[in-house]
Amino acid sequence: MGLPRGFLAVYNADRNFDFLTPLRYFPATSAEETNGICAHEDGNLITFVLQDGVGGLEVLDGGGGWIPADPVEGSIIVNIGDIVQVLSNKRFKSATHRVVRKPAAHRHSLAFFFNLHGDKWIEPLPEFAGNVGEAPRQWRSLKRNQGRARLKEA
Ligand SMILES: O=C(O)CCC(=O)C(=O)O
Ligand SMILES: [Fe+2]
Repeated sequence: MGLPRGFLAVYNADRNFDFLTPLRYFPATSAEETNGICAHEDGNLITFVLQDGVGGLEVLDGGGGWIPADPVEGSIIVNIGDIVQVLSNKRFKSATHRVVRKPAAHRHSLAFFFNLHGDKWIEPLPEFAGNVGEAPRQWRSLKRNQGRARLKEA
């Protein structure tokens, strides 16, 4: 992010709100909706995802199309969440993504959510909004537990 090394570990030193979740997606059938998880943005700082070889995770591109995040053995997907979007004054966009189930295959993934304490104060960092010539602030300040709706409307 162009910030001093270790910035996020200091900004967000409380590890009590992180969680790690194993996910299993059943095979798609012709009789039902094929979405495993519908389009969303993660409301946290950063999510790390390990996925098996089945595939199905997709990221929305600027033109409204979906780009498959095809499995690459030994890799971890790093997903930017809403809070990094606010801290960076939208220089880093919270990625819209979804999971589409595949026919005839169970998919497994492991997602680690790097989260923030609900009372943590969030606002664009001066590194992204405070300097002459920088983009004006796109978000007002808020506490984490004031929710995503406030982030969006700001
Ligand atoms: O299973 C995946 O690959 C992604 C899961 C996800 O987007 C989420 O749990 O927020
Ligand atoms: Fe997600």
